[in-house]
Amino acid sequence: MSNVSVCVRFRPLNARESLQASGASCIRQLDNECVMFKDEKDQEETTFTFDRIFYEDSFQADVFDFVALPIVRDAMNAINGTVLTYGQTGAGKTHSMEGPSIQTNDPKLKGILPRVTQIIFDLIERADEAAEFLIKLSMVEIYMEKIRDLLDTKKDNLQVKENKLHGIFVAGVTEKYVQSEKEMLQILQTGLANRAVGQTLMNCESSRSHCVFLLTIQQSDIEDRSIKTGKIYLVDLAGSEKVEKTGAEGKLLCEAKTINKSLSALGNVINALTSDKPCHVPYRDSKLTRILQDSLGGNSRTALLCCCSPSTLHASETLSTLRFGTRAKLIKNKPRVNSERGRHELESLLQKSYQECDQLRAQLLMSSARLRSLNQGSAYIVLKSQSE
Ligand SMILES: Nc1ncnc2c1ncn2[C@@H]1O[C@H](COP(=O)(O)OP(=O)(O)OP(=O)(O)O)[C@@H](O)[C@H]1O
Repeated sequence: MSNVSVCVRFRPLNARESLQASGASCIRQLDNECVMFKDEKDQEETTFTFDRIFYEDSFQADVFDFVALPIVRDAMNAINGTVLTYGQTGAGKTHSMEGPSIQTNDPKLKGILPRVTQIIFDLIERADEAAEFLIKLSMVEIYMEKIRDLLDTKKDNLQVKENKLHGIFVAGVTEKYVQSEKEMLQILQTGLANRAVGQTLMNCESSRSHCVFLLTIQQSDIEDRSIKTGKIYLVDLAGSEKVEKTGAEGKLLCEAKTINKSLSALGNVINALTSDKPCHVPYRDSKLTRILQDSLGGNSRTALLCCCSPSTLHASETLSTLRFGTRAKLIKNKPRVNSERGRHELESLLQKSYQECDQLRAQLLMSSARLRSLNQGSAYIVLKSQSE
């Protein structure tokens, strides 16, 4: 499997698009991997190719299976992964990531996040008897270049730090230990209610921030005492938009400019990673790229879901989203090339030693959580074998 998969999802036309543009489409479906794009003013169509293209009639379950399921399976085997939804405001990022709501009663409409939650606990149920799990959840949003803790809104300017033991991390972020799917969904709902949304011409509940969910899955084998840890970042990006189309002014305009700046920082990082020549990778240009530094390219798995409107009304935004996805596609299987590569190789040797320390620390943590769970009926640990 390659390290980066790039998929595109076209949502159905909305009422405004059906009315104003008489339902005219800027795309022509070829197959599951190729789509033709044509703006009204273009003479010729352009072909775009991706790992998978989901058209207007696609199902949430199929999007999850292709985009996120391999990443969850890998995370259970200690390979970190990231799923990002990218696209203009109102293109279907939140619909794909969460569904109409995180706790929707319609199982068909469940988005990636509730499905990830479900599959993690299903996999735990089916795991080997000797396996014990510790599941941790953190949620932050990056709003106006400030990191806010969605699980404790008093923490509204968290800092990204780096050390040899943990790599890149958000210092002081709330980490909730979760023991069931139901509990996880409740926490997610509470956190999401704290997210900054605003009303734009394009979407009456537009996300004005990048929302980053971090799930940590720690698995210990009670027989051989080995521990493995996998992390999954799920990122619902704020809308990439042409400022004039959203009707933004004042504070909204300022928000839109900040969002565009950080999305272009993400684009620049992707460009640098795909460059043939050694070059500096500008991770530090935005909080978003800084947080994701360890999970773009490298050994981790990344899935980018580019969400688009098929309407001619939004042809230029759709084109820029398709181009963004095409740039990201070039990272595939490509070794990370940058001016700091030599240093990285040396550091990775050092990192191995630190990881051994981390394992010991994790074993200690797991033992103490298990003890607490047994003594006090604490909700800290998911015991695989409930009969214990
Ligand atoms: N695949 C889809 N099928 C049906 N409806 C969809 C689909 N994708 C999006 N929608 C609908 O389109 C509207 C906008 O979608 P959504 O809120 O997901 O956009 P967004 O990209 O997250 O926007 P923003 O960046 O402003 O948050 C919502 O009403 C949503 O239900």
